[in-house]
Amino acid sequence: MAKIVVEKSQPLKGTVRVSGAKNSVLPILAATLLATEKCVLEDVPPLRDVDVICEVLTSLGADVKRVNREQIDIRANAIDNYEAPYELVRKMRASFLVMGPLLARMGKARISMPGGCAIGTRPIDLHLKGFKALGAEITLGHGFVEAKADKLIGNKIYLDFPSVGATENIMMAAVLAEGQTIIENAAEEPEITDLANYLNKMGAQIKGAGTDTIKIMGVERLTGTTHTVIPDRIEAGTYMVAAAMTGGNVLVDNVMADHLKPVIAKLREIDVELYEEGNGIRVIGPKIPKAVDIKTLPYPGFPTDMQAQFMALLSVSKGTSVIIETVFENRFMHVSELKRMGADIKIEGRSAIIEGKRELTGAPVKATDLRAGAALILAGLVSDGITEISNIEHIERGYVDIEKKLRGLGAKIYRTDEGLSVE
Ligand SMILES: CC(=O)N[C@H]1[C@@H](OP(=O)(O)OP(=O)(O)OC[C@H]2O[C@@H](n3ccc(=O)[nH]c3=O)[C@H](O)[C@@H]2O)O[C@H](CO)[C@@H](O)[C@@H]1O
Ligand SMILES: C=C(OP(=O)(O)O)C(=O)O
Repeated sequence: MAKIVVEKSQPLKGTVRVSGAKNSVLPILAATLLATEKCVLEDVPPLRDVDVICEVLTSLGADVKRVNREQIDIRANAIDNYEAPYELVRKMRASFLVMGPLLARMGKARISMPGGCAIGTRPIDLHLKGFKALGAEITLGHGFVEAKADKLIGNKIYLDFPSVGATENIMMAAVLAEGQTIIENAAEEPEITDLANYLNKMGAQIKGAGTDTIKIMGVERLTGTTHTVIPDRIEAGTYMVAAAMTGGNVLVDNVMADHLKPVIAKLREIDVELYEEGNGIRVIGPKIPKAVDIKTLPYPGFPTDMQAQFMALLSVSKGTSVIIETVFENRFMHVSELKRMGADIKIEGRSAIIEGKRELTGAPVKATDLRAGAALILAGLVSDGITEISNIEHIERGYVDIEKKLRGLGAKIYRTDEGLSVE
């Protein structure tokens, strides 16, 4: 398996374009199962996770056509299967998002139960609670979840935690239910709003997406539509941190600044200069970044998906920082890898205490999950010597051409299967 090799780099300079959001396109691709006509999706990031959800759609009987690198056309008129097998769900938990649309469209769904992963146990109880409230009968057994309903009927659903996936899955089940569904304590992430906008273009009647109360009035049927996926705020945030850490001057282009408020606020506290410029944000890194404290929270709080990248940044900032992870119970796997690079980090329960250092040292390390992998690349950019990252399949799940995009900014980075070297 290929590795990513990073060498200490000069301050990054230039422009990097952010791709469409992974966490938007996955539920939106699942939602195409709700229409019988052609759906056209644009600015689809060419990622491993997108390939997996497309495989799931194909296995259900949908016709999935990659028109070009960033456009996919889907026709789900002939879906004839309601089962998502273990081989696909284990590759990507988000495959479970086809349960809501299948239940709405076919009245049944049988999906392999997604397991936990490197960041936590990640139960699906809230998804199931929502489906039950809409009248589905749920059976668990042999590693599968089966849901059946002759008819889904709208209801009021309070989520104990504003789960992104549960909000999306329930919203997709409710669009074709009879009457009104109200989701309370709903997740407010921009990807929820993007999904709701897409569903509304298909003819759904959803109000309140982006707030903690979403109201869905069921409709008879949905039609095909064309949609451009929103830019990936986490990919954008990752390049912003790269610019900040290297003391660079980078225009991160194709960004919705509103979606990045907590990230921008923290970067400013760290002494990073940020200016909106056209559709992008210019990021100018400080000589020496400052320590800050961070607590991850559901949107609009600081995103857990940026926690590892900020940990890399704070490892080379002046002073002591504390990061509290409240969203996932086990999202500190990158700590031991960063420590192998010389970072001074202690974990106490859900907190990590980081004593900033002037420099880290390159080392062979492994990506334990997607954002952990991104954090190691960032650390490699400011580490003395060479950092060799293995298990990069995690990074490929969520970053389009990360080595090429960083190289475009002057970073010394390559993949071992590219036939390149850092010089
Ligand atoms: C594909 C996708 O969009 N992934 C994102 C989505 O994941 P995902 O949708 O899986 O995350 P959730 O918001 O559902 O999970 C947040 C917390 O709620 C818990 N929980 C969730 C569902 C449930 O039924 N029961 C339960 O207890 C989880 O274990 C976790 O501790 O939101 C996360 C939180 O912003 C992000 O880190 C992921 O990048
Ligand atoms: C945790 C993430 O994704 P997923 O929910 O797909 O595992 C992520 O994007 O950082």
